[in-house]
Amino acid sequence: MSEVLAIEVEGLVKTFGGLRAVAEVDLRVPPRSIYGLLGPNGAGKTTVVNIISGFLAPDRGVIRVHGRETHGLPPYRIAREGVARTYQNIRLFPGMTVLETVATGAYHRRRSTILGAVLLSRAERRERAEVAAKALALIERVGITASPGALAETLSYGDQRRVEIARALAAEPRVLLLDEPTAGMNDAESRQVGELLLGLRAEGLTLVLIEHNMRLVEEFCDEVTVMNSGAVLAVGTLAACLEQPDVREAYFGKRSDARRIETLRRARRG
Ligand SMILES: Nc1ncnc2c1ncn2[C@@H]1O[C@H](COP(=O)(O)OP(=O)(O)OP(=O)(O)O)[C@@H](O)[C@H]1O
Repeated sequence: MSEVLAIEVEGLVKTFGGLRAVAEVDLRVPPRSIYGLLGPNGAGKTTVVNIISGFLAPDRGVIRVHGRETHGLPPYRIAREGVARTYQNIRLFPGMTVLETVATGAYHRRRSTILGAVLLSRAERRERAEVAAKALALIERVGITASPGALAETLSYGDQRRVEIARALAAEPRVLLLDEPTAGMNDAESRQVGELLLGLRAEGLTLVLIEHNMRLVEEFCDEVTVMNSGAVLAVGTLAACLEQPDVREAYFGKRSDARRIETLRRARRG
C-alpha cells in the first residue's frame, strides 16, 4: 500500500463574489517532502493555504491531513492535526518580545489549566520554563540575530520572517505551510532558510511553501504544483514544469520572453 499523503486536496473550489479564486484544485503532498506551490500573482496560492489551515472555508472539496479529513474544521482543530503556518504579510503582536512571540506558538500544546495559570502553580511554572527554553532553542535554530528580549516589531524584515517561522515551529507541527518565507530576503538569507527546511525535512516534517524565488525552489523543493487563475497548470519537478508552454506563458506572457526564460535556466544551473 502506498504511503499516506501528508496533505491531500481533491476538487477544491473557492469563489469570492464572482471570482473563482480556486477552481477544482488537487494537491498531493508526500510526507517528509519540501513542496512548492507556485504561480503568478493572484493564481490562488494563498487562498489554498488559507483553506488548508482553516482560515477560510472551501465552497467545495476534500482535504486530508495524514489521511484525516480536515476541511471545514476551525484553525485550532487543524493546528491540533499538526498543521502550522506562516503568513505572507508578517503578523507580529505589538509590544511583544521575540521570545514571547515565539512562545505563543506553543500555546495550543500546553497542558496547564486557566486556574493553574492564575495561581501560577508549580506545574504551570515548570511548563512556562519548558516553553521558554524551547522558544530560545528555536530562536537560535532559525538564525534570528536579534536578542530574544528585543521587541519583535523592531527587528529587521528578515528576522521578523524568522520569528514567524520559529513561532510556527513552536507548535511542533508535522506539516508547515510557509507563505513566501523568503520575501524581502537576500540570496544568502534565502539559502539559510532553504538549509533550515532541509534540516526540518530530515526530522520528518513536511514543508509546503509558496515561493517566488525560482533558484530556491529549484535547489530545495522536491516537487511543485504550478497554479494560474485558480487552476493547476502543472505538477512535477520545477524543471519539468518549466518545459510546459502554458507554464511559461503564465509566468512570462504569450510572446514567450526567451531572455527571461534563459535567465531562469541559468539561475537553475547556479
Ligand atoms: N478575501 C478575499 N476577498 C476577495 N477576493 C480575494 C480574497 N482573497 C483573495 N482574493 C482574490 O483571489 C485571487 C487569488 O488570490 P491569492 O491571494 O490566493 O493569490 P496568490 O496566488 O496567493 O497571489 P500572490 O502571489 O499575489 O499572493 C486574487 O484575484 C485575489 O484578489
